[in-house]
Amino acid sequence: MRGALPIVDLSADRVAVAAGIRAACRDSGFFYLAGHGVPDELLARLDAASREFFALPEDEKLEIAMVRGGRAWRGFFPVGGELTSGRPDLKEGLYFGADLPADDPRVLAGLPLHGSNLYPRQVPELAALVPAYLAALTGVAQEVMRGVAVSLDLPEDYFADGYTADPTVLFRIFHYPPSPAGDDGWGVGEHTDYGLLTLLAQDGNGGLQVRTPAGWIDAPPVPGTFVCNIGDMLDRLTGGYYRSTPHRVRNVSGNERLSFPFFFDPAFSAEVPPLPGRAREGADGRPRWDGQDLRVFTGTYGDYLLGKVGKVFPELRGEVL
Ligand SMILES: O=C(O)CCC(=O)C(=O)O
Ligand SMILES: [Fe+2]
Repeated sequence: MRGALPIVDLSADRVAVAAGIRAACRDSGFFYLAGHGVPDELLARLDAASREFFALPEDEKLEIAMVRGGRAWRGFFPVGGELTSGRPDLKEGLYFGADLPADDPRVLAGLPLHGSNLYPRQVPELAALVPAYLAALTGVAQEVMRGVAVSLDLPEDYFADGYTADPTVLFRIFHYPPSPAGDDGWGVGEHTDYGLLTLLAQDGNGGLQVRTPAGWIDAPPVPGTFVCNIGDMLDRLTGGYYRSTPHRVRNVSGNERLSFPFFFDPAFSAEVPPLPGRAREGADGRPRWDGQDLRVFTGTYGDYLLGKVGKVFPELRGEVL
């Protein structure tokens, strides 16, 4: 398997960016994003602090276990604690999101997935680096969504003025231990992402695989870029014209792999019906990888997300649902 995803340079002119996004989203739904302006140094510091955290003894990491985050769904989960498509993943991780104070009306109302982040006392830098990274990536994601809007012949601020005026932002830091030789398990099993857009930073170890129309290919790290892919909500908005594409991870590098997926999604309370004029555009009759028909779903993005969360963290279902 050879890496073959296209590169979109976000610093190019808007028309070129939109054309690159359109071509990539009509093909595999994945591309590398260059010219994004996020300093290497911020990522290097985040990587170093994250490695320091994951190297701690398990009982110290469990001081901020996700069960302590309750309905906010934040904190640490251990290896095997998350399921993808029903199977435990060979990874551990940290979950973060928009940091809301206890007196925020959404927190007071007990809205699931809303609340404050849990940071480890042992690595205090994370409490500064994570918010800085979320702010930087939110700006990048809004810019990519401008390109997506233009690529769909919409006004460039179509998303920024609507679905992503108050986006749902989730951020994870994953640590994948090396896969034991001959092991056929996955670091993350085959899945699509739930929302609009994912921006993934990965370290130098590789391991991400993408299911393109021509079969599975590797998406190896390309220095200075993020891997960008679209999620189920953009698939649904475009009636399948842009497809959210299955991907998975197996860390066969023999090293400790870190990745940093940032999810940029519609407002929690937004309903996400097909865009005008695009309801049937992509209806090419090809069944989706998991047999689900995204157009059938009714409800808000929050409802969709909570349905997914209940499946990946069954032991938290009582907390968040
Ligand atoms: O770790 C990776 O490279 C990908 C993670 C991923 O696909 C996800 O969190 O949705
Ligand atoms: Fe993913």
